[in-house]
Amino acid sequence: MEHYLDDLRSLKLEVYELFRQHPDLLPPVLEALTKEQQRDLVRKCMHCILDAGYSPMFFFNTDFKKYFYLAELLSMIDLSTTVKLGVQYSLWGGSVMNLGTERHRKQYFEDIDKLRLPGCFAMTELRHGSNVAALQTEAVLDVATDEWVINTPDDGALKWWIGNAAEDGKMGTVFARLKVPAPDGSGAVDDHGVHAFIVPLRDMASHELLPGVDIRDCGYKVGLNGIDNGMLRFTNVRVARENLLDRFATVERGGKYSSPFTASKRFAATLGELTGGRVGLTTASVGVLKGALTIAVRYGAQRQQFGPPDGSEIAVLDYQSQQQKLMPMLATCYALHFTKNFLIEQYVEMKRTKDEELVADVHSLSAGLKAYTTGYTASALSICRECCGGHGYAAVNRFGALRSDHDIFQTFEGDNTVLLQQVAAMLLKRYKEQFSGAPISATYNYLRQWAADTLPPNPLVSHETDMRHLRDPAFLVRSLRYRTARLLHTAALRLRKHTRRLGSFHAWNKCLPHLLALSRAHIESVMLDCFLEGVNKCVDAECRKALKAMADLFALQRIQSDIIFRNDDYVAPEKQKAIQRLIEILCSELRSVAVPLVDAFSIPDHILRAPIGLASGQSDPYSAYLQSMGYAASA
Ligand SMILES: Cc1cc2nc3c(=O)[nH]c(=O)nc-3n(C[C@H](O)[C@H](O)[C@H](O)COP(=O)(O)OP(=O)(O)OC[C@H]3O[C@@H](n4cnc5c(N)ncnc54)[C@H](O)[C@@H]3O)c2cc1C
Repeated sequence: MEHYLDDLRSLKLEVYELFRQHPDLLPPVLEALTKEQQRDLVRKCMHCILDAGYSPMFFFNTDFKKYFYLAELLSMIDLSTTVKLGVQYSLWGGSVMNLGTERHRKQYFEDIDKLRLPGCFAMTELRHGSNVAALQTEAVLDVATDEWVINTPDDGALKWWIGNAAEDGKMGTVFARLKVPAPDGSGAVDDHGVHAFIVPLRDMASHELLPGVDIRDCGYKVGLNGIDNGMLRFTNVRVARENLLDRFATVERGGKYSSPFTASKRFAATLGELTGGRVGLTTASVGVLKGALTIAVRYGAQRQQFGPPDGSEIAVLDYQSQQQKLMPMLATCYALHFTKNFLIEQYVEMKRTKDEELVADVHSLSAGLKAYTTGYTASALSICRECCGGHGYAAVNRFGALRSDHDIFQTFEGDNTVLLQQVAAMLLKRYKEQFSGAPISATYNYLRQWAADTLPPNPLVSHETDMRHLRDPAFLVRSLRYRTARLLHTAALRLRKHTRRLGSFHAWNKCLPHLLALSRAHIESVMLDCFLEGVNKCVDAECRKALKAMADLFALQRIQSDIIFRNDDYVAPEKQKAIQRLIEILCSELRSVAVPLVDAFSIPDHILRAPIGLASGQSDPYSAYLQSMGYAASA
């Protein structure tokens, strides 16, 4: 199975081998390190990767798949390193490469790649994170000197949480309101909204802060203490006019502003170029989920508690309760694996073709999948910890650090609740388009059938309980699509009704839970499609059987747990019961192959590190654990 899952397996083996040679970079207990030690560790990890000849900037700019794969690999090595890499290459580097033009790329590529120019992505302010359009930092053109003058007008506009700022950053992409003299010569200033500027922060040689730049450390955080997040204040900081990242808007000498886009399209195009960061976070989050499941499943298979009065104790994974926590999670992890691969393929295709439809699709899918994956993994980490009982709480078994470090994945690079709304907005747009007869891209093609899909189900089908029917991909796919189509149709109707009375903003707010459910439903529809494609492409009969069982479990669990299917009589009570029984059967069927299924993630012991979850500990689960606590295992 592992060969089927990993088409970049050689990169994985190389990177993991690299870290095997540097055991000092794999501390057993991250929490035991101060933030200074964690930051130092991150720097060493970054250099280890670069010194081995990898070029993350080249990957991010050209060999995209490798970049995202690297993010997944690094996630079980150290999440602060994964994020620091993301800040340097996808945020700082990505903003220069994608929001700038050729001269920016030429000037900065090498130095960013080689880490000679560590940089920041300074968007968020104290008062505004999600609402980027409301940022208040200013960049006013001084026509006399042909320079931008950057200022933080008040404390609310302090740049906040800026990764790489507190200690390492030499420069940053600073998001500020672009202001130029009004062309009518009245002396007024035109505010063209938020744009991105390259701003030097520290002297290249002495590393001293430059005049007008004040930076403070954001201090200890709940996790990710290897990242030097900082707050920045600018007081009359002057940078050349050319430091505007001017792919989407230019300013001539004298202050003439021009952009081929309307203000809202330009803003959307600017934010759209940041999609790569979300894809990276998604892949890293899938990596964490794979790691957590590897620990929990292996531990559950060997940990024994209780048993029949006349027999020996049984493994905790043999309890139905444990199976029903972990097997659907394993199935979801595989679904996410195939879906993030699909997202990466779409991303690569988007970069190749620059097709506008695809840009919109990838933007929406990356937003939705980032939100779904990171939210799912955050909850899964707690369940996996719980499934490992008290020993799951030992820091050495890693759940604590993974949970603390991963938690913020739900918030940065777009708060999950905000991102899911972008998916809902896209679905509603597509829904309207189908009435106008406009072409609709492949990902959303199934919405064309909304009319058929929202029809009351055939009563014969809603009562059908035969196992073959319940495991028929046609039934599973159609059910999840029905749910999305139904939620979409009803959301559109509700929005129309409330907008008349309340206006669009309040109508949207009133329908928000409905819209979030719609987005999640859509993402799960896409996940099932990707999973089934993964099943179909698998040639090994045994693997295919296990994959199909997981795909069925993934879909059936969604049908069983969402009340919409019952409310609509899409699933009659006896069918609901049959689905519940089938879920139990699939969970116990998968239990027998659960260990090989997590082994297929092929995370070697020196990377996984959790003593209770090691592959090598399967015959004697406690010996590595005892050793990690300083006890030699007794003979
Ligand atoms: C460790 C860390 C590293 C970071 N690194 C960087 C960095 O390098 N550069 C950078 O620029 N930023 C960075 N950030 C900032 C991060 O991107 C923001 O925190 C994030 O965008 C969310 O913004 P916020 O904190 O203002 O949350 P808010 O937007 O204030 O959200 C607060 C709550 O309100 C809800 N909410 C907000 N708007 C809506 C809405 N429209 N509908 C429904 N609910 C809503 C949210 O769901 C959330 O629950 C970092 C943050 C952290 C913690």
